Amino acid sequence: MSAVVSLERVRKTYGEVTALDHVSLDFPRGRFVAVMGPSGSGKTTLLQCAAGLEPPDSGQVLIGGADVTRLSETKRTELRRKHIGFVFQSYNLLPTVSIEDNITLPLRLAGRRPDRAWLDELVGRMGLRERLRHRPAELSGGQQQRAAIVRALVARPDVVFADEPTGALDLRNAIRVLDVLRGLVDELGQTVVMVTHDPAAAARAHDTLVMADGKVIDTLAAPTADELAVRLAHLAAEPVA
Ligand SMILES: Nc1ncnc2c1ncn2[C@@H]1O[C@H](COP(=O)(O)OP(=O)(O)OP(=O)(O)O)[C@@H](O)[C@H]1O
Repeated sequence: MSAVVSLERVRKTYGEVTALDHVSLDFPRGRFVAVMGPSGSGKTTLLQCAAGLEPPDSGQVLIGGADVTRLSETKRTELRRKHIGFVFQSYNLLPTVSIEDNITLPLRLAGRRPDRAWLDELVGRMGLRERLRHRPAELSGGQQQRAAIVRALVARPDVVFADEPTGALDLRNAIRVLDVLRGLVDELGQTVVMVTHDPAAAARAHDTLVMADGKVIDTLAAPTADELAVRLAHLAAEPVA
C-alpha cells in the first residue's frame, strides 16, 4: 500500500512538553484511519504536523513525496493546498458569506476555479443542495460540518485530516458525518485521518492508532467500539512507561 503522507522520527516540543516523541508512521492511500488517546497525548499535534500546518523540531514529514520540513512557508502552503484538506471541530466557516462562497473561497484564493461537476457531486452527496445560498448560522451543526467537509474536498486533496469532526454534533448529525466520511473512502478511494474521543466513531474507520505521551503505542485493525473503549480505559488506568 502506498503512503500519501509519511512521518519519520517526528519530534515536536512546546517548551518542556514533548507533544510528539519521534513518531514514524505511514498513512496509506484509500484508508480511513482514526487517532485516539487520552487528552494531551499528542493527537492534534500529530494531525497538524502531518498536514504541514506545524513544523516539527526534527524528523521528516513527506507529503506527495516532498519533505515539507525543508520547504519555505510559501512552498509549504502550495504543497498543502494541493494535497491536504483539513476539517476542524468548530467548522471554521465565515459567518458573513454564503455556504457556496465558503466552500469555494480557498480555491479561489489559490487562483483556481472549482470543478463544477465535482462540486455538484459533493454537495449532492452531503445533502446541501438546498443550502448553498444560506449563511452558516442558518444551517444545523451537522450541515455546517458537512459544508466544511465539502470545502476540504473540493480541491481533490490526497488526504483529508479531520480533528474531532463530530465532537460538536448531536448523535444523529455525528452519524451522518461519519457515514459521509466512510462513503468518501469506500466509494471514492479518499484517504481520511480523523482524531476522535468516541470509540463508536473510531469503529467506523479501518484502523485506529492509539496515542499516549506523544507516541503511537498501538495500531488496531478494524476494532469494535467495545474493544476500543476497553483499550482506552486500560490506558487511563495504567500510565505508560
Ligand atoms: N501551542 C501549544 N503551546 C503549548 N503547548 C501545547 C501547544 N499545543 C499543544 N501543546 C501541548 O502538547 C501536548 C499535546 O497536545 P495535543 O493538543 O496534541 O493533545 P491531544 O491529544 O490532541 O489532546 P486533546 O484530546 O485534549 O485535544 C499537550 O500537553 C499540550 O498541552
